[in-house]
Amino acid sequence: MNPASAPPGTPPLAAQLQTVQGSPPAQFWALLPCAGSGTRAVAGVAASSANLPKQYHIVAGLPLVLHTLAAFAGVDRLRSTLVAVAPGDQFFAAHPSPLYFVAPCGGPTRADTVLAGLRELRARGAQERDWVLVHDAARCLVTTEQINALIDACVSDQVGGLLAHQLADTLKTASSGPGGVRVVSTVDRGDKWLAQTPQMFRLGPLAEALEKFGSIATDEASAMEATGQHPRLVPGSALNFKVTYPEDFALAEAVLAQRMHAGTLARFGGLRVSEPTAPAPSEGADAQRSTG
Ligand SMILES: Nc1ccn([C@@H]2O[C@H](COP(=O)(O)OP(=O)(O)OP(=O)(O)O)[C@@H](O)[C@H]2O)c(=O)n1
Ligand SMILES: C[C@](O)(CO)[C@H](O)COP(=O)(O)O
Repeated sequence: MNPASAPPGTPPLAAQLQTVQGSPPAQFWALLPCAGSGTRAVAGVAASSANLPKQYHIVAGLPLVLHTLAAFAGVDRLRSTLVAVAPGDQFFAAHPSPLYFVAPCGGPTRADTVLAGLRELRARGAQERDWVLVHDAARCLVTTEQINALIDACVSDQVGGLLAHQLADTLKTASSGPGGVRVVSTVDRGDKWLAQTPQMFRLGPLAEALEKFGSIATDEASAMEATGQHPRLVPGSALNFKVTYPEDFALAEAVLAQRMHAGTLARFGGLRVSEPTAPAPSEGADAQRSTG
């Protein structure tokens, strides 16, 4: 609730969010901003799908966003999942499911889409103290296990938090000039993390933060930070990348195809003795980076 519109005598938001004895426990909702146009992904994409937003491109046999939704469908604790699409977007008319609901509430920026999605959740009965997990539709490699790990890590947190990944490479600052783009300095990466999604916050504080700071926030956490909060960082995985550039589709396809193949093998009795038992290179490399 915006404090400016709160009736006189309303206790501060923090007090409203305390668990009142006898009140129902806070619920978990997922919100997928899915209203972008994917301009950076277009070059190199097959002509047949070039005019489709990237979240609807076919990856490993399915529209990309359906892989994302499949991961959320495995999270038992979710009350519901809202997909926020652009007004006039007809994609989900052909893909209805009881596992999610769709609202044409997309706005000009990601923050606008998320804020409008929070209003839709309120209309569906979400309370100010309920948790909302905001996740990019374009991060189709997130797993049910990672979503559950985020919830477990943040459910008792005062603020909430996000999946994030520690830098694996040396980090440079640069400047452009007559000699081209050149290094200015090497930055200590010890305290640097790449923000991923889901990002999990209470509905009331998140809506308030986005109303005030959405115009300068590139993710939910940065809006919360602008209000003076320090969201919890929960280790994610390099594989939870956002499909952004043309080459990202092939990488996503390879990972999803490998997971599907592993699932098929498991269903038919696991790996054959003649096959290698080491993890696939992509998963193995990632596991090493995550623990290194
Ligand atoms: N106005 C917007 C912009 C983005 N998104 C969503 O936010 C997520 C992350 O955004 P990004 O990767 O930047 O997607 P696009 O804006 O589609 O990509 P680009 O910036 O390359 O155009 C995506 O799932 C995208 O659909 C959204 O719901 N509403
Ligand atoms: C929300 C996000 O995915 C966290 O890394 C990211 O900030 C989105 O950025 P984009 O420029 O809108 O793709």
